[in-house]
Formats: sequence, structure tokens, C-alpha cells
Amino acid sequence: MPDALPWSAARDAAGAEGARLRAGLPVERVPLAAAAGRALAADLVADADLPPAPTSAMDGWAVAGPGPWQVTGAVLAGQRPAPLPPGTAVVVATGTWLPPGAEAVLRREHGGVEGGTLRAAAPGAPAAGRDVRPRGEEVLRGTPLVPAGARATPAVVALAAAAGHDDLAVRAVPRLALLVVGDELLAAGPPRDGKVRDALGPALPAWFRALGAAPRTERVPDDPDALAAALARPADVVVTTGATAAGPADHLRPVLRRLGARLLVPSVDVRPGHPMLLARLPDGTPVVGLPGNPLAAAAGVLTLVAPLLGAGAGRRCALAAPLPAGRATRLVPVRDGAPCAHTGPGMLRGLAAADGVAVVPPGEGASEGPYEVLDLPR
Ligand SMILES: Nc1nc2c(c(=O)[nH]1)N[C@H]1C(S)=C(S)[C@@H](COP(=O)(O)OP(=O)(O)OC[C@H]3O[C@@H](n4cnc5c(N)ncnc54)[C@H](O)[C@@H]3O)O[C@H]1N2
Ligand code: MOO
Repeated sequence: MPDALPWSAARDAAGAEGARLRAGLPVERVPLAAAAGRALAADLVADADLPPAPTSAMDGWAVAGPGPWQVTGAVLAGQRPAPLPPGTAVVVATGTWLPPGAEAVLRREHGGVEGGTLRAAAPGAPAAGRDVRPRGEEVLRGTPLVPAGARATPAVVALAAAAGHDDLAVRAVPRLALLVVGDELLAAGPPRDGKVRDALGPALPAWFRALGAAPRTERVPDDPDALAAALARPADVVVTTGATAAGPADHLRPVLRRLGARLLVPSVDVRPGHPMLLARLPDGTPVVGLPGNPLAAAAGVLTLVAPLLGAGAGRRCALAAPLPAGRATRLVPVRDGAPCAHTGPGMLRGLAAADGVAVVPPGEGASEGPYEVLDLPR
């Protein structure tokens, strides 16, 4: 294969292309509940201090000055409390704003009230500031929380809501054209007469949706003109399967050349999946070519499509036993920290059983790890 890039350089190139792709997508303001999964169009900045005022971290009493204290009432959730004079206490719940003058919270289980007088179980308790969340402990208004371009995960949406936002500026969902190439592919029934079932057409759209894209699927015959026409139809991203190698029916590379595409990643020094590629059409549309062998195609999703759509790196994990390294980076389906069986490039059994894919850097023998383990989009 021509000019193979090291695996991590290929992933970085796809990440950089993804940043360029997102920067060109239209911006829209959507209500928070519709923002999950979308790329932020601007930095998320806190609109409020969190907590917005000194807040009780426990159910109990807010106390002022040393005990014992006269209990003068209760502050209920959602109320703005009146000041608390020294020697008094009010009942508080977790999350209530503390009255001005309150110095600490005495937990319910650490005190008792008799005849309107509250006493702490331990002398001297509670220490000043005990079980009080100070104003701005987590965030001060104006603090940048999440950078533009990052994914608004459900946790980011929750943070945005807590920090006072009603809606968010996000990028349009990229329209992804999946072109499933190959005359030998069947859309139904068992493999027969030299043909195989298209295993990728039914599976890849779910992965792409999980990665934040809106896919449509088109089946394309092994014909250069049909492939060129399909590549030219409007989309924000194109992903093809098959036809990446140099066989008699592998038309992707010549067609990309004919269309004037720029090869950003001509191939990748990775097993399986080395014929994968990333190109840019003259109109700026990125094209990922996934190899036809199904496990190699999944390797291409993890190496090129996931970073292109803004997914982050994997987790560092120790594995039960060291994995043998090779001359190229190896992507190994693993489950519970051990390699899966049935992981030839044309196989799917191992991948279907896997809970992640371990990245084994090139080298001699085996390394102890820890390895980066990539999540398969779900
Ligand atoms: N002489 C060489 N031959 C091959 C090389 C090489 O370097 N020199 N590389 C091999 C590697 S590695 C891979 S990976 C494949 C890449 O093949 P293509 O991307 O050109 O894909 P096809 O030739 O179209 O198909 C390969 C294989 O995958 C099956 N396939 C294709 N699409 C699907 C699908 N949607 N669902 C299930 N299976 C699919 C296809 O039937 C073939 O069996 O090239 C090697 N050859
Ligand atoms: O890249 Mo291929 O997967 O080894 O058959």
C-alpha cells in the first residue's frame, strides 16, 4: 500500500479533518434537551456561580456561633433564608441556601433537640464550614467549562442546565453518505453462488449515529462511473466500504484520483485494515474508505471515522496477559482483558463478543501494557 501513515498519525489526521469539518457546519440554537450528542459551536461558559450561595451539604441544622443553639425555625428547599443570629439554629435540608451568619451545618445524626434547644453529640462540633458548600465551590460565573467543538454529552447538558443555560449553540448534525460497494453483496438470505451477505450496511449506520452523524446508505456496484456519481452526491462526510485495495474490481483509488481528491491518509500501518484511507474531495467533503473485510472495516471506523466525528481516545487498561506486538500497530478485539477468538480480518465473531479493541503498538515480542482500549460505538 502507498505511503502508509503510522496508526496514531492517521488518527490525528482524521481528528484534524474532523475539526475542519465541524467548523464548516451550520450553527443552530437548540433547547438543552435537544443538544445531547451535538458538537458545541461555542465554548460553554458558566452563567452562574455553582453553588450560587453557601449551601447545606447535609440534612440537619444550620448553626451560628458555639452551641447549644435555640432552634428558631426551618429553611425549606427553594426559600431565601433570613439572617441567623449567634446562638441560634434552623433546620435545613441538603441543598438549601444557608442563612447569612450560619457558620456550619450539624448533621441530623450528630445532634438532638430537647425543649427547643439543639445540642451536638460531640463537644465543639461542628467545626466552622463543616458540611457547607461555599458559593462558587464548583464553578464561578464566566468560567469556561467545555471548549467549542466538544460533544455535548448528556453530562455536559446537565452541567449547562445547572450553570444556567436554556439553550446551546451547536453544529448541524453532519449528513453522512455510506456507500456500500460490491457486486458480490447480498441484501438478504444466506451466502450463495459466490456471493456474501452485506454485513456492514446494516451495522455501520448505528455506529455512525452513535458517533453523532445522520447516515443514509446507498449500495453501489463495482463500477467506476457509478462510484464517481455516488461520491459526488451532496453529503457532509462520505464513508465507503470495499474497493480500497488494488484488485480487479477495486475502483476507489482511481476514482478519487479522477475526481481530483487529495489523499490525506493514503493507507495506515495497522493490522487489520491497512488499505483504509482518508481523502478530501475538491469541494472539501471528507471521504473515508473502509476496507471490505468486515473486521478491517471496524478497524477503519475506530481509526478514521471516530476521530473524524469527534470521538476521543480510548481508556488505558491493563490486560490479563501481554499481547504480541507486530511490525504494524495491531487492533485486537478483547473481552474482560483477554483477546477474543475468531479475529481474522474477514471475521466478525470475535468483534461481536468484544467489549473493546486493544491497541498494541508496533514492537518486538510483547509489552506488558497498559494498552489503550477503544470502545466500539454502541
Ligand atoms: N494483493 C493484495 N490483495 C489484498 C491486499 C493487498 O495488500 N494485496 N490487502 C488485503 C486486505 S488487508 C484487505 S482488508 C482487503 C481490502 O479489500 P477491499 O477494501 O478492496 O474490499 P473488497 O475487495 O471489496 O472486499 C474484500 C472482502 O470483504 C468482503 N466484503 C466487502 N464488502 C463487504 C460487506 N459490506 N459485508 C461483508 N463483506 C464484505 C468481500 O466480499 C471480500 O471478501 O484486500 C485484501 N487483498
Ligand atoms: O487490512 Mo486487511 O484486514 O488485513 O484483510
